[in-house]
Amino acid sequence: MIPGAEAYDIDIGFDGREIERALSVGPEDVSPSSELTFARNVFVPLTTACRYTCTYCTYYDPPGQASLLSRKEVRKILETGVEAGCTEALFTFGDDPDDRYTEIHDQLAAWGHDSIHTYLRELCELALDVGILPHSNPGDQTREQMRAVADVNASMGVMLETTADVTAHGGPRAKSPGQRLATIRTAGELGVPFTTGILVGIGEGWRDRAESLLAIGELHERYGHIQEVIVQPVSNNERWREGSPDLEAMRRVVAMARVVLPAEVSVQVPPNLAPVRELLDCGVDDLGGVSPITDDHVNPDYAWPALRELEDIASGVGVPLEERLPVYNRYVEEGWVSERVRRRIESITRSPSSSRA
Ligand SMILES: O=c1nc2n(C[C@H](O)[C@H](O)[C@H](O)CO)c3cc(O)ccc3cc-2c(=O)[nH]1
Ligand SMILES: C[C@H]1O[C@@H](n2cnc3c(N)ncnc32)[C@H](O)[C@@H]1O
Ligand code: MET
Ligand code: SF4
Repeated sequence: MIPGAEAYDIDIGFDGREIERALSVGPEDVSPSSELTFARNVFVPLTTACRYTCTYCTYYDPPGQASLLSRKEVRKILETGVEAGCTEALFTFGDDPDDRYTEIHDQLAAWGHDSIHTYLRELCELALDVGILPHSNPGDQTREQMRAVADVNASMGVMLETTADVTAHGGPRAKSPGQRLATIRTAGELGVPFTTGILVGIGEGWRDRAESLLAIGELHERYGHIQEVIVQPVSNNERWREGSPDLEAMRRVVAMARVVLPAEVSVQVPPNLAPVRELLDCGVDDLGGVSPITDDHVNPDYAWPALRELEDIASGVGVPLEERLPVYNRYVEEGWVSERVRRRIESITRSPSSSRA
């Protein structure tokens, strides 16, 4: 049973054969992808406050020390992004930050907001006005919270991390796999094109990896909303010293993702954290959001490769490197995005990236 599944009414289970099949997959069982995509983004680290305390995470600040970006600061990041030809504003920040941080609560109140979600909505609208598409990853969300921002996002996301009960998520404020799955399910119910993924090397075993990927596949089967699954190796920082999965493990888990997930779901590996060149033959077809101007604020010690390097990686295996938007085309074509997001997508795709750069 997946921890927290009952509390969140998650009815996902697998028979032993599905798990065994996933466990038997190796790199030799997949063929390399014939394309490689990425999105040009700016990272907007809205707040460092977070209700959880994942032991691998260097991002959050404790109560009393957290910060919140002002509208003016966010506008500057967004405008710099548009000038650099970016199409995605990645709003990624602590989980439910207005929960127990009085400084965040008070600041939001002073700006006329009673929750991070109404503030996020205002900033997503600002992004659309400035000319860039929001992709928000605010962590776990209730249906009401997600509904408050869904129509102003091109797509949204939350990492499942793992279905296992790992000590990295321990303590009184722990991520619950059941709650993560419920967030992913809510996105499906609301028709939000969605990004999720697994964090590899946080204490989970091979069976847990198989189960996590199967759970994501199962939710996609029900709702069709998963555009991509990130296979992210945990990386060292000042809070996490336990290292990252080795190359062999990454090759096997990427291949497992490719076999377990349906072909229309992309398998993404972040090029600043993983040895992408050594993973391309295992089924990677996307490099995620890469920024020409901002840091990866979740993993600030790991710089983004330059666009030229991505091109070099792609040409090394003879596949074209293609820039994509934060929402995959099929969702735009099938009418998943709101009218205002669609209008912005049209204006972005009309102006060639050379004139946006
Ligand atoms: O720069 C990063 N981008 C992250 N992204 C961004 C992602 O690469 C792109 O935003 C998507 O591919 C959409 O284009 C995430 C997006 C999600 O929805 C969920 C988790 C992540 C995690 C990261 C991350 O750790 N670092
Ligand atoms: C936004 C996402 O960043 C990931 N994340 C958090 N800390 C780390 C780390 N040390 N290494 C790699 N990924 C990390 C989590 O999977 C989270 O969901
Ligand atoms: C630095 S993690 C950012 C997103 C959110 N806090 C989560 O873990 O899902
Ligand atoms: S990974 Fe996300 S949820 Fe976990 S402590 Fe960091 S910011 Fe919070």
